[in-house]
Amino acid sequence: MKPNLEAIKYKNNKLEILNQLLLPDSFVYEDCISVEQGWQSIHQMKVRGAPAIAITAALSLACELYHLEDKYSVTGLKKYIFDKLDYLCTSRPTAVNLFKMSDQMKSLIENVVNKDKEIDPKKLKQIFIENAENLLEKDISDNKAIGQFGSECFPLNKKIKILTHCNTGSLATSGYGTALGIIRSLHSNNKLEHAYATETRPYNQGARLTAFELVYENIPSTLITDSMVSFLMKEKGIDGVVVGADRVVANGDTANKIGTYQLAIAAAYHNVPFYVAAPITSIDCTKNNGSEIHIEERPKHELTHINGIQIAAKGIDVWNPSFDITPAKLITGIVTELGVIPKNLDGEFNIKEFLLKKQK
Ligand SMILES: CSC[C@H]1O[C@H](OP(=O)(O)O)[C@H](O)[C@@H]1O
Repeated sequence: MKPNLEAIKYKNNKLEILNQLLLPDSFVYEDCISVEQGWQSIHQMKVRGAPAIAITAALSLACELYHLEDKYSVTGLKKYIFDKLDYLCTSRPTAVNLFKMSDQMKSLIENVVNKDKEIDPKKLKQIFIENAENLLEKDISDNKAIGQFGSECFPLNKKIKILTHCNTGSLATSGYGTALGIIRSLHSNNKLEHAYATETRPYNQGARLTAFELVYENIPSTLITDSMVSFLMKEKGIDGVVVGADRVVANGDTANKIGTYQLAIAAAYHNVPFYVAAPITSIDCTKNNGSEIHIEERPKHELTHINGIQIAAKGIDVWNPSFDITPAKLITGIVTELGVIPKNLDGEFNIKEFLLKKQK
């Protein structure tokens, strides 16, 4: 039995991350036992993917706290934790999971300290560590639920040809994946005819990471260029598109890897259902629509070079937004671990209402 593909390995207060910049050629894990190592791994995209970013950040701080000398008062330790969380939140701006994790951990610490004025600092550290550790298993169980709900979005009486973008699998989460989790579930439910993955320029998450996962698990699949999407839909009869999300906002507008918007337009033109797969940790109801989402722009060399080899003319200017915004009107449904968020009779998502109902 092949070992599970793990972007994040954590055991006995030691975090290791798979350096995804070296995939698919090399499979190298690196220690990530300090906040600085966590920040650098996220910022350099050694580890990436909305859920994996949040979990790496939390566990890097958990490791640092475990090794931190016991000289802090409760007040001092609380400030230490808050300052480190704030620093980790500067590593990448678009995926909301990181910021929600930080807010939830701050609230946890605040509530514990307010409830028990005499708490031992060692106990406070342990509470943070345990909650950070819980994120790993919760993410995997969320992804398996997303996979099942997503698989049920498609007709029972036929095998499905599905298209996905970027990487949303075990290499973007703590395991199984979100959109790629749906493909895994279709495959294990014997409902998948074929998966198509876009290469996802310029970071090539599709070619380097999703293709790696699909081949690793012998899932019938084909790699295409980003520019082939419309012709694929016309020629191959795609039954659905499933993509991940970095931030789904209150009206359903979704920030995801650059190129997602284009896929949604092509899907709308070809009447292909277009699903976003995202855990609740990727939903941000503090923002009303996609125009409020900060889109990360990344370095020029990511477009002009591949593996250090220049592929674009020197001196050319570059625009490199890492994400784009897909408007809710182009999205058929949002698949979460609590179920599929549907559109109402006006063709709109009411995410706050869905969450209120499901999280009662
Ligand atoms: C479940 S991963 C969600 C999301 O994150 C990826 O972005 P990046 O590789 O830049 O971290 C991509 O947008 C995925 O869809």
